[in-house]
Amino acid sequence: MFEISNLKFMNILNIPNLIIDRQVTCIMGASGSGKTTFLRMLNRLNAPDEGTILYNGEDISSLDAVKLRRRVVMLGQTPVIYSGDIRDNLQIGLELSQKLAATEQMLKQSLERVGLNKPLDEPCGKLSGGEKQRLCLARVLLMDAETYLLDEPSAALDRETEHFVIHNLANYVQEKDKQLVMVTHSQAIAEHYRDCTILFEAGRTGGYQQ
Ligand SMILES: Nc1ncnc2c1ncn2[C@@H]1O[C@H](COP(=O)(O)OP(=O)(O)OP(=O)(O)O)[C@@H](O)[C@H]1O
Repeated sequence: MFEISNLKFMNILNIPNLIIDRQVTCIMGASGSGKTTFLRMLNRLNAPDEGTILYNGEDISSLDAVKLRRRVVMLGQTPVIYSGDIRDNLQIGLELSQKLAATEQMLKQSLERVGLNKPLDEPCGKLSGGEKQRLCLARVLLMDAETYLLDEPSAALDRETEHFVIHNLANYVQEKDKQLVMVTHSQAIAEHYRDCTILFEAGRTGGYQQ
């Protein structure tokens, strides 16, 4: 859960009060309304000029940023693919955060969650944009974080794949008692999660839509 008070950043964000306490939260709003800037603040990739952000009751500015980013993992808009095959690309997230390597079963399960039906030894060079995006999603799911911050996780996916991936993600966080905060432009997702949607307008928001 995030509790935001008096948050200001340049002339981009001005949020007097906001609580993000649903297990799945969608952030929507026009391009340039500050969604990504805000999401990056939730795990200290951006720092506000003023205001506080509490994460499960603790002021994030007083937490170790690296440790916080292991608990609150962010996946940006542009998929980052490393050299090697799918297995290497899945394991590297764990390696970089000094966590134990995943078993073959865990790797396969992470691909199933994002609907990526590819062998682990397939090189990544020829994957499509949507496949790369899902590979990156599978990589962050393996991190077993408490909270996932996803910036447009279905931007490169067709409608049917989007439905499969987003609902699988939502089920996963619900089953494991985690939290998911995702920025999306998808009308289909917004419609489905209408009660869990926060709308940004020019850096301001009134919280969850009623
Ligand atoms: N560090 C920064 N310094 C100055 N301007 C910034 C900074 N970060 C973001 N901006 C500007 O703030 C505005 C909001 O950007 P942001 O990426 O948060 O919007 P967004 O709502 O996520 O947009 P989109 O839906 O297109 O991804 C943009 O005009 C952007 O250029």
